[in-house]
Amino acid sequence: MEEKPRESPFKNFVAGGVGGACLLLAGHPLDTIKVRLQTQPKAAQYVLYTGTYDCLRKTVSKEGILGLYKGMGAPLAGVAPMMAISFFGFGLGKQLQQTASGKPLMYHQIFLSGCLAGVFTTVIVAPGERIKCLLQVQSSGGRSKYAGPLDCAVRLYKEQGIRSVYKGTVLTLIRDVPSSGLYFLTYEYLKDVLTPEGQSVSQLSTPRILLAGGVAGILNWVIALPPDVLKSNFQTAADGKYRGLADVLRALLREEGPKALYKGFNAVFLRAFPANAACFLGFEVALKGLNLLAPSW
Ligand SMILES: CC(=O)O[C@H](CC(=O)[O-])C[N+](C)(C)C
Repeated sequence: MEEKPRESPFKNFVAGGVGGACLLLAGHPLDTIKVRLQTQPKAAQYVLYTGTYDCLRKTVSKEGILGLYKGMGAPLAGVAPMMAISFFGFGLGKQLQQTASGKPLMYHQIFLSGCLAGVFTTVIVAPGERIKCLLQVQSSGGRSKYAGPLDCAVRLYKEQGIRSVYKGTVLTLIRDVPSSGLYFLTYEYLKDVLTPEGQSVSQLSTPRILLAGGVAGILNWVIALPPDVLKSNFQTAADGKYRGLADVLRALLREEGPKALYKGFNAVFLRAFPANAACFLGFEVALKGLNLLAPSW
């Protein structure tokens, strides 16, 4: 393996924020399609959208491309900082394990750095997911309990304190620590493998960066989806319904069988490749720019 430049968690933070914005730009249209399909009226005689392609075609022809980007403001405020923190944690993990300057890290050290990123992001992801999931499930049925994200956060805090806001933190850690480890490990490993003999990883072409990032996104979700299903059920359940994670798992398996752990598969995997390919490309381009502007930082 070739010598790597010094890690800068700060540059990673800024470039990660850019990556997060790219992730959303590429992933939000598929999220819009997913939500429209999930929430279309269930009346038997008339089906508004017959599937993913039909929904995409009808949305673009009626509302233009911008129709696919509706409601992107709120996720942008959450996803860009989340990815900034994720790349910061990853950079910090690598810096902490770097013994000699320029010496490349072993793959298990890269995995551990990714795991650290998952610990860092949980601080904002756990409450963010609790609020997002509560708002998402309320929109599908009857009168709305919460007026919006802020109202939801304030009411959870007033009614039951900070513990309620952070309900689901352990499941968020179980979802994001190993999946972030695998995410960054896959990306770095594929970058190494895809770098032609005699060239540097930093010269990797755009299509190869997109491929490495897209595959990293897919593998991340292969292990993140089962705990994600448990987390969403736990975070949206009435208080006292489940005694803990094992209880949610038992109930889901009993009621729906093992396939319940891969609910939302199509939408998640359709989004994972393009969104994460764009994320890593945005990150790499921003990092190159920062290295040109401030090489010694
Ligand atoms: C589970 C999740 O949020 O995955 C992120 C990528 C995506 O598709 O949103 C990556 N990461 C876990 C590193 C934040």
